[in-house]
Amino acid sequence: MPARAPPDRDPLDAVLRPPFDETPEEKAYRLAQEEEARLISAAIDESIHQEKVRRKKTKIVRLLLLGQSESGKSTTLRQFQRLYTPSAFRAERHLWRAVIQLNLVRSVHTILDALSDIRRDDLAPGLSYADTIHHTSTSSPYGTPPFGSPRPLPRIPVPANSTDSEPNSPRDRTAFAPVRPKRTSDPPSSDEIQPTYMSEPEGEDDDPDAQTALPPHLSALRARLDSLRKVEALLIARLVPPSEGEAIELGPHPHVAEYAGAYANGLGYVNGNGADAPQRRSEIFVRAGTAWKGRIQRLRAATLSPNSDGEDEAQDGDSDTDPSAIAQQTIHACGGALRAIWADETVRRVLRRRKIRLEEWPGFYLNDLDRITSPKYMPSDDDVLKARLKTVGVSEHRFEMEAGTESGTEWRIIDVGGSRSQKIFSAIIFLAPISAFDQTLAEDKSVNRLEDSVLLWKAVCSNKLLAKVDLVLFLNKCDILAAKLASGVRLAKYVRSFGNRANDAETAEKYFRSKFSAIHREYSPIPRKFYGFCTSVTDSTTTGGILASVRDMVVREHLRGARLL
Ligand SMILES: Nc1nc2c(ncn2[C@@H]2O[C@H](COP(=O)(O)OP(=O)(O)OP(=O)(O)O)[C@@H](O)[C@H]2O)c(=O)[nH]1
Ligand SMILES: [Mg+2]
Repeated sequence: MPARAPPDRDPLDAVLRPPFDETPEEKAYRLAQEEEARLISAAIDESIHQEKVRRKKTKIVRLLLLGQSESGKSTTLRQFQRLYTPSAFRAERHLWRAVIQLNLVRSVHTILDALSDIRRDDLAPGLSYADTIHHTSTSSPYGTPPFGSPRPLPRIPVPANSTDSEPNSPRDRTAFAPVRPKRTSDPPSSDEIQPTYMSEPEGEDDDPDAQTALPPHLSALRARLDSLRKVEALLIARLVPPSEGEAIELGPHPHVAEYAGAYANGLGYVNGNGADAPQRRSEIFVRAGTAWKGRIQRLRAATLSPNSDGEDEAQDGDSDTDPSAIAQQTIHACGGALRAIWADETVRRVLRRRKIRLEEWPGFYLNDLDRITSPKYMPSDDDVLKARLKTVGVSEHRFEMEAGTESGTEWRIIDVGGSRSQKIFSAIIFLAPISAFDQTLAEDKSVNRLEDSVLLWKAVCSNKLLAKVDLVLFLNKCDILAAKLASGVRLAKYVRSFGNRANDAETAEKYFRSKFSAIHREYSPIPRKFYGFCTSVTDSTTTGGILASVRDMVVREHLRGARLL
């Protein structure tokens, strides 16, 4: 088709031309309108321009959190949120209540499970806390032998030439390898304390390991607390629906995995097992990201009373249908029984004898029962930081720094659940939970957790793709390390190269710091600064200062070179 000739006049001209019979007033009005439109258009252009400038100026800092499972990555992320986006952190507190309820209920079920297989000797006055530590082949709940009969413990790598001397070079793989803890089958050494069994009344079975009936007061408490099994089922079923493919998969619970393996798959109580049946405890995990929060938010919003604007974070949803509100009612009703069972001497003895040190497990709230069982309970900041919810996958969290010289800087913090990344970042925070020197990995019982951290640290330090990335090391869970050493656990027993140094937290932290620093120095492809901190990331007072230092350091480096942009 031939192209048309262009029109000989502007087709818009007729439309835009002022009317021929325009009065002076109309003209003045039209000009004023045009001027106003021009000003609006100029303002829009200016704001687009400003936005472009701002975007150009916006600095993006990418920070990767790395470390083995349970090292504290998600907790560090929560600390960042608490410090730099406090209002968003606050607004989400109620979302964490369901997680805390699950954590609490899970601790209670661990106790009930332990009571389901009570032995005669459990009822006798027995060992002290430190005694049990010296007896155990690993004081970790990860290495808990099955109830009653000691089982051979998993193999833990033994250094080929472990000595008490200082390592010559961190390249020596054995130099910093924790030693295999003593097996239950090993003969006791003379400095170990033997348990003294009470003599049994004549004529009775004198096997202290024989199963026996639960004392009546504990039977009553157990019956009273049985309703918490329904709470757990309810929270899991409502908060992590399988149909959505999120947050539903239940892996083995690391702290009870040793004895859980023997039991049927799935949550036993859902299938109607009696209270006496040992339960398989699984650990709940969420896919990285915030989808699970959205789901709780929706569930709660759907049950809030019509008069509510839904903004009140402390307000419960409908107490008949909001799962977390129902859970809170039940937990409140069980408050007395919860306090009684946790304070009970026999229960404590049973836990000690099973080497179940609940206080050291993540998501431990039994020492806060007064608060947590109150009907109007809302989590505090510390409660949120202590909550345990395993992450699977990778998620990126964005923050815009609210104040300070780097206000406007966008931070993207990547939380990786147990995997590694090759991407280039401004900085990496690597978390090594140094309290775990006597524990093994949940996913591989033959690997000592400290050794796993050391190997991962070596891999990160030596990775060429990450050569220009600043590495920040958090030697984490120092509070648990201090408690463990103070309770009598000897570090040198697990890390032979620690030798006869003083068995206190300060010396241990210094020792670990120097070892990790030596690896950093030795393995970095090109020299770079070492930033190492001893942390307890659940502790807001100390972590605030440390994160501020990290932030300053990252921003300084960020401003220093375009390579970090
Ligand atoms: N006492 C103490 N507890 C800590 C510390 N750091 C983390 N925790 C707790 O340990 C548990 C595990 O921490 P998370 O942050 O979930 O661990 P993670 O590295 O994200 O683990 P994955 O998601 O499995 O990869 C949580 O219950 C935390 O509250 C610490 O320094 N001291
Ligand atoms: Mg996590």
